[in-house]
Amino acid sequence: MSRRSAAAIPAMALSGLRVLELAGLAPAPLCGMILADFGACVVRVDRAPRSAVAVDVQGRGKRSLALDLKRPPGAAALRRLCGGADVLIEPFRHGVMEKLGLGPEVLMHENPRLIYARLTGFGQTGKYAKSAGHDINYVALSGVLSKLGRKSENPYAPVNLLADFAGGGVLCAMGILIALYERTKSGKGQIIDASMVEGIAYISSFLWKTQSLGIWNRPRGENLLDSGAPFYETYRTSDGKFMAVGALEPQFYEQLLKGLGLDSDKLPDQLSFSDWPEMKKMFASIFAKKTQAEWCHIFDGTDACVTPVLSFDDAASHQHNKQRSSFIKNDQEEISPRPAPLLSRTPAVPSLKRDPFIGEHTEEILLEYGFTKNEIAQLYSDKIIEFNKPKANL
Ligand SMILES: C[C@H](CCC[C@@H](C)[C@H]1CC[C@H]2[C@@H]3[C@H](O)C[C@@H]4C[C@H](O)CC[C@]4(C)[C@H]3C[C@H](O)[C@]12C)C(=O)SCCNC(=O)CCNC(=O)[C@H](O)C(C)(C)COP(=O)(O)OP(=O)(O)OC[C@H]1O[C@@H](n2cnc3c(N)ncnc32)[C@H](O)[C@@H]1OP(=O)(O)O
Repeated sequence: MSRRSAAAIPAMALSGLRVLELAGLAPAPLCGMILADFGACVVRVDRAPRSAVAVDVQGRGKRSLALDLKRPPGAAALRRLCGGADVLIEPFRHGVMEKLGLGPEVLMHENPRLIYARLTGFGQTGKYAKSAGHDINYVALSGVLSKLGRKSENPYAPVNLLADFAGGGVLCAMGILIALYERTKSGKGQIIDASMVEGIAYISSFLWKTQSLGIWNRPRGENLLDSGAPFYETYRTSDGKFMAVGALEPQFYEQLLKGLGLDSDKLPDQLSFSDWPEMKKMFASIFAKKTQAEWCHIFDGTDACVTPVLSFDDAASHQHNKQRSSFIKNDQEEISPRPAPLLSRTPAVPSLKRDPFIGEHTEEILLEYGFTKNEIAQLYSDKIIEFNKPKANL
């Protein structure tokens, strides 16, 4: 039986959903993994001939079909696959699919119920639609990058979390689910133009909509939530670790001061901007006197909004996260976050198997989508598809 056939895990919310994900870098793989975690039958269409480097590290719960789309029988095979699929996720810059003869007008003509999700940096139209780019470029163009960074330093992109994943993979998955819901009423698919620039801009609606509230009037890195405030900051502890402080509201700020052994009557007002730099120095010198564990002992169980900054290892073994089973281990002993959010009746049941090898499931997928053994043999001898069976561990 396939690792994620509809019959295998009937309870999951997306079981029975057939998704084709054309292999891409980071955002589309997350999108596909989310759908797979919640039960969809996700096929990753990898390149044939196989490239030496596998780029998808988010292959959990997927199967892999290696197919050469550049040659007409390969493109024709994808057209057939799309005829039996609910969702196609494509991660190429605008024009690539059209050049392959696999644009939405072709595929949706053949399958009008298809949700055709196009996950790109700059979207399908506009001056940059055909330009290369990466997360940092998309965050920059959304306006958000200009807000990120410490005082007097250059803007700073927090890894590739914002555009690739929050504004890209996650929002694209949301678009797919919205389109699927709409399809239950109209019976029709639609094209999703998921631009990461717009995705991250949308995610940052709070930033846009709070511009007039006066909390962003100061330069980057000197405001309430961008590391300007002493009570919304990280501090180094005596053992070289860090604590995170998010004591915004006065009643929580009061508890922070109590934990630090400070008397609010002897301190400037919490919102006295001009005193923030000095307050930060004071907090920093106090935090530097104890270890992270000692600070946890003081603040755990209070409402001071003070938590340890955990390494990945420490996060996975932290008592709170363990109590909620927030991290899982696969059969390769690799630890990763459990799918979120938790659904009460039909939670995600993530696969605990290793990620698929490129081309590992080529034959079984083609059979499942209605190709005959003879057709598969022909595609194989023409080098349109590839097989990659894992070697038995003798
Ligand atoms: C910051 C991030 C990027 C993070 C990348 C990391 C995830 C990985 C980078 C390094 C990796 C590690 C490293 O390799 C070492 C290890 C290797 C090991 O195997 C695994 C572990 C590693 C540690 C490994 C781990 C990770 O993989 C890395 C750390 C981003 O910002 S990603 C977001 C990028 N932007 C987008 O996705 C937006 C939309 N896409 C684009 O704009 C373009 O695709 C892009 C990204 C600019 C690339 O442009 P490119 O010219 O290369 O492609 P396209 O124009 O889109 O065209 C695609 C062409 O490919 C042909 N094609 C596609 N499928 C097939 C097929 N099945 N058969 C045949 N041909 C195919 C298609 O026809 C196009 O051909 P043409 O160019 O001729 O039209």
